[in-house]
Amino acid sequence: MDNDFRKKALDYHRYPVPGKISVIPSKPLADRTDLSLAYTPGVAEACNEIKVSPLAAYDYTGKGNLVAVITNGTAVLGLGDIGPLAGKPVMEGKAVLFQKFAGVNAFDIEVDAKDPQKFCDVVAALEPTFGGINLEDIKAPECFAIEAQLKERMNIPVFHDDQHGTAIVVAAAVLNALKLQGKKLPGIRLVTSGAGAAALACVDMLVSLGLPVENVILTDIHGVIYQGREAEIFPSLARYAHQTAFRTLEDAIEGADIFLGLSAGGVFKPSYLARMAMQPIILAMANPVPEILPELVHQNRPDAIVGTGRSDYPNQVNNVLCFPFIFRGALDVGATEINIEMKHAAVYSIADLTEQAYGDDEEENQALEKLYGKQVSVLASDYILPSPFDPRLLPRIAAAVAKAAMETGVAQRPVHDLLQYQKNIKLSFGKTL
Ligand SMILES: NC(=O)C1=CN([C@@H]2O[C@H](COP(=O)(O)OP(=O)(O)OC[C@H]3O[C@@H](n4cnc5c(N)ncnc54)[C@H](OP(=O)(O)O)[C@@H]3O)[C@@H](O)[C@H]2O)C=CC1
Ligand SMILES: CC(=O)C(=O)O
Ligand SMILES: [Mg+2]
Repeated sequence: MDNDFRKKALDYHRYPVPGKISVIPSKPLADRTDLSLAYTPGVAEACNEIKVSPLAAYDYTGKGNLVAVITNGTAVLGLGDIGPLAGKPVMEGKAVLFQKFAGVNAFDIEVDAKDPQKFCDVVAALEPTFGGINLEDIKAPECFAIEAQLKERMNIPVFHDDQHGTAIVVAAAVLNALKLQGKKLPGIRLVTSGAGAAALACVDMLVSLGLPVENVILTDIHGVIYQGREAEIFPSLARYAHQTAFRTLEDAIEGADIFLGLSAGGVFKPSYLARMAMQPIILAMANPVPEILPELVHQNRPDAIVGTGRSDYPNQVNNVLCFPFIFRGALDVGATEINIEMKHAAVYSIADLTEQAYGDDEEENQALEKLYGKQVSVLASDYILPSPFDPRLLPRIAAAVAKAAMETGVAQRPVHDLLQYQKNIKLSFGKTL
């Protein structure tokens, strides 16, 4: 990164106050009357209600709109195991995005606990505080056992963003890019760089949508994951360990239709591009430096569609398109979990947005024009996903997710009129987007 940009980024974090988030009150606290309501003696009334009926916490506290962004700092972006303190800027950033894009309050919590059991004990003990848990930047394979244990122990949604948020957005991007390239999931070959939290969840999601397991080749730092490999293959990867002669990413990429990069910057060499099938799709999502830069793809393969995780290129394939919105829907119906039906609902509502013309909501149309220009954007090689600033994301994903939660019986506080719910979201949040 050049020095100018580095300085800008550091100044952004440092001034006018250090960090990116603060806590503000949601009620007036102007005089002794307010103080006697907010604090003692009035607060005791709220405590007594909750003691009698724990669900009343959703009426008398901010629990129902509060998510924890929690990490142990073992896989922070593509920076690796930099520890919980160095990971704090990312967690603060995720918390800001929850608030900015979906009005969800979020606290960043950095836990000094590499041991999965110690980490789980800390997180599980936080259940009284939060309406949901967003696990972030915890490395594989520990992240799988951590998420499974916390889901078992907690009665609020537990969602490992790097797995599921990424998988939802990647699935939407892949479905749209395949349409443009004239291909279908059951007939394509996909190769990854990375076989960790994000990569595994992405291929699992694509398999759940119709990609044959045998058409997937995973690679990690040791090369291809194949049956009988000496280097460790953790159990969740076993179904992708095929009998194959491929040993390196360079071998495996031969004839592949899709490359998914969820590993480290620069690992996909420009010379690999010529080996891919016609009309390839390259999603190079390592952060902050992608596996290959879009300009190198465009120079070598004009028939390719390319996306990265970054905000400074078109086709941003990043979990920011999912986590604020999926939590909005889950929290609003008091979902006890985020299940596969809710995830699929999010995939389709993100994917469908790029095919929708402007509607009859004038305010929304104006926001879209400002974002995309006069012409309504329709699916194109540089527009396979909506912008994170698209005001349609929140009402549409949240309503689709809430509906799926209700249909699958995990909503403790169902919404009776989904259309009205969507309108209310627009009214409450539309103006802030
Ligand atoms: N765009 C987006 O929305 C998202 C992007 N990401 C990015 O994906 C990457 C991985 O994140 P995550 O899955 O959470 O992390 P994990 O630590 O769980 O997995 C990292 C994987 O990448 C592999 N890897 C690391 N370095 C190399 C390398 N030089 N060559 C090949 N493989 C390598 C690791 O192999 P091994 O285990 O053998 O070391 C492992 O399989 C990060 O760069 C992250 O920023 C993640 C989530 C969302
Ligand atoms: C985007 C994100 O969550 C990551 O790179 O880890
Ligand atoms: Mg992450």
